Amino acid sequence: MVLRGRSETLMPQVQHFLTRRISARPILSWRLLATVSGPRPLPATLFSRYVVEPRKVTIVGAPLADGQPLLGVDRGPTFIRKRGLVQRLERDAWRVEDLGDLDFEMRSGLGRQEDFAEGAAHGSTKRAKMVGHANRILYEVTHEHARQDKLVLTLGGDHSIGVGSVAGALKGRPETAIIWVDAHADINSRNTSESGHLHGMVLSFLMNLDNSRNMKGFHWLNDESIPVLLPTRLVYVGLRDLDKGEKAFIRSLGIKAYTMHEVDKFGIGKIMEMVLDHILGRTDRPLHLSFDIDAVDPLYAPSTGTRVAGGLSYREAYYICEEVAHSGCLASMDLVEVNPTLTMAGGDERTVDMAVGLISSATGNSIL
Ligand SMILES: NC(=[NH2+])NCCC[C@H](N)C(=O)O
Ligand SMILES: [Mn+2]
Ligand SMILES: [Mn+2]
Repeated sequence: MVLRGRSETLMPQVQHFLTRRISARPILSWRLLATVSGPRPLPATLFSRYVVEPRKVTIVGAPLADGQPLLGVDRGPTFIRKRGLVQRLERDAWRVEDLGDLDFEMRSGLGRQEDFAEGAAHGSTKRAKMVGHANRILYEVTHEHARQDKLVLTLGGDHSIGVGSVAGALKGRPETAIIWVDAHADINSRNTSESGHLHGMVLSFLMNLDNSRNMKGFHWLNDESIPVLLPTRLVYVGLRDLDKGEKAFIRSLGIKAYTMHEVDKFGIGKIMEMVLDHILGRTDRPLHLSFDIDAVDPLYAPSTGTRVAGGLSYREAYYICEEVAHSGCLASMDLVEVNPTLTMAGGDERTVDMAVGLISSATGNSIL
């Protein structure tokens, strides 16, 4: 972990060497090969080089709703399983180890109703103790399974569970880079958040912006063995609803962000080329895909708490996952913000099916 921080300042060749040694990947890189010999061939069954054979996927349910005000998102994992996630993964030759839902019990007496009833006091955060506690549990589980070279799949829950899942990924595989697919940037700090909802603040914890790691509930993040996420290791896709303070963070930190404007301008094919080039370049590193279902246009995924019009089309959403699979670098993934109880004209099934389909594509189920 110490090496990781330092390697940023070393010559690229040295950095590359260190990277290879730390993560012990095969010498021959498909990405490198592709730059010499054109596009890489696509195998019938795609797999990730960060998952040791026999390829195992660990599913962790993170039934947390406390990062935002609407109940129901905590039932996301149950609905996603019911629509056949495990069977789909097994069909695609994964050995599935489903840990079930984590028990975040600490609810009694915490008065969630009252906490959310009050107006959004600027500078205050809602339910930080509960969200911090749940994320610590999730972090420990995801780290343990990442360390064992398994694909780690976390089912939300609201997006605040990204604190634990990404912290676990970064500790287990310190070179990890993050693709954050979302209508929102989720990078508010306690100073910039206008809502106080923690699902809008995930990246500020991971990057320790405004000293977020010292917030109540999140002290466990102050552990040297959990790498602080570097701005260069994050790329956004699908953004279209940002708060003022979030724009300032993204600009000042120089975070690569492909908003819906760029998706329109370049097309999703070119966007994904740029995304993978930016975070992988000529090296390989473990990828964590954090997919907020609200990135998808509400036409296709209406059952989610913070809908924003003008999102990814059905195919654009799938294409992102297919390209992540083709990179051969997926090591962990979140699928979050599926709230099947927000029923609207058959919305439940469409949204949940989309979640299952996107996971299936990202984990290598190819069309042909
Ligand atoms: N994961 C999400 N759906 N986040 C929505 C965040 C909305 C808004 N930016 C906030 O901070 O409250
Ligand atoms: Mn989000
Ligand atoms: Mn969102």
